[in-house]
Amino acid sequence: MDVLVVDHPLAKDRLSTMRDARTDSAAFRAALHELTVMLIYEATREAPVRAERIHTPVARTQGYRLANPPLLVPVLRAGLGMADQAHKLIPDAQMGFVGLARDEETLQPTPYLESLPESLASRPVFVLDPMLATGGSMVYTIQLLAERGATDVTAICALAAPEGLKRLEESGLPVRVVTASVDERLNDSGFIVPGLGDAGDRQYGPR
Ligand SMILES: O=P(O)(O)OC[C@H]1O[C@H](OP(=O)(O)OP(=O)(O)O)[C@H](O)[C@@H]1O
Ligand SMILES: O=c1cc[nH]c(=O)[nH]1
Ligand SMILES: [Mg+2]
Repeated sequence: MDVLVVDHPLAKDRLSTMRDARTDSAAFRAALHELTVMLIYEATREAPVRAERIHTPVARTQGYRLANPPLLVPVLRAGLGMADQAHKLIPDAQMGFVGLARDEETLQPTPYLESLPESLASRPVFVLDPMLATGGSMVYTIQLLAERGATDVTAICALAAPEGLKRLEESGLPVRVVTASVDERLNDSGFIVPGLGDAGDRQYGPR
């Protein structure tokens, strides 16, 4: 499985703001917005483009547009904090939604929302979720996408745990990962260490 770690100094800076327990909700959301821009920028580096003729004020030249904009799929709640920024960078993208809440005891994802196009064959998909911990939520989401024919999925995460990456790889699902960090491990409660805490709670308050 292809894992791209975006370890640019500016990505490290925003991630450090998110990790810091003193960062309040507004500053956390702002840092996630800015980090999302960097992650999407790197995730689209190899994206195919189509050429079009354009006129500058001075001359005719070749312009380029994304040939096949991805479907953006934020995983609620925490992934909502990435959706607007991703959409600003790729304004032609369509958006689907998945809502999952991880059970604190079993660590299993409980689905509560699914709003996705019927067919995803030959469409790239970007799943937006800041946290890849056990990988249960991401595997669940990509299974939904694969059932609709998706074969080209990118998981865009602020943080990933080695356990989640392993689970994703072992799932055999068609996915690559773009993340700002692969952290050390999960703790006994399934939280990423050192991590940043609960990404949903830190943006929106406790559930
Ligand atoms: O890899 P996993 O072990 O499945 O954990 C990761 C999931 O946990 C968080 O969501 P959470 O269930 O806390 O919901 P929230 O975004 O509403 O807070 C996070 O945003 C992921 O979706
Ligand atoms: O560390 C973690 C693990 C899962 N979900 C979070 O929001 N944080
Ligand atoms: Mg949460």
